[in-house]
Amino acid sequence: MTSSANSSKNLDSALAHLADVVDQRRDAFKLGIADPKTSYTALLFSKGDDGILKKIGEEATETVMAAKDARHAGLSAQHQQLFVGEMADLWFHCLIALSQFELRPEDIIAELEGRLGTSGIEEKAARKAAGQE
Ligand SMILES: N=c1c2ncn([C@@H]3O[C@H](COP(=O)(O)OP(=O)(O)OP(=O)(O)O)[C@@H](O)[C@H]3O)c2ncn1[C@@H]1O[C@H](COP(=O)(O)O)[C@@H](O)[C@H]1O
Repeated sequence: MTSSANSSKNLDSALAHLADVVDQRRDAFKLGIADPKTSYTALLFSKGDDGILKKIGEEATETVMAAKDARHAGLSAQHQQLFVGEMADLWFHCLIALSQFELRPEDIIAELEGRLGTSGIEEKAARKAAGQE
């Protein structure tokens, strides 16, 4: 498995590339060019908001179960790989949802970058103080 020391070089570009593919499929589906019988991405877009959002719930649950299994298996390589596979499915379906709502992974990255250096504890306390929670 990758460690944080040698990781994130291709993270942004890989997500951006996959998002491009997904957006192209979305647009092609709308134009009647991408066929839900041969494109899983087009099939998801054919299901609309509810079908796409339901899939995120399913994939999130499968990811949680895979993580629990990996822990019980002592983080064996086989179970770690299954966990990675489920998390990949979840990320992929999140990219579909972003595309459906005309957003991009870059929007999420920018949001996370904006949060860098702000403790979640501090942020939550500030929200409470402002009466937002
Ligand atoms: N990265 C992915 C990707 N990850 C996961 N999946 C699909 O997501 C599905 C995961 O859902 P499940 O585990 O629930 O499997 P399932 O049993 O088939 O689904 P259900 O019957 O439960 O709905 C599987 O069918 C996977 O093949 C993906 N399908 C496509 N991509 C990318 O999208 C591109 C375009 O794909 P197409 O639109 O199919 O050409 C591909 O080239 C890939 O790069």
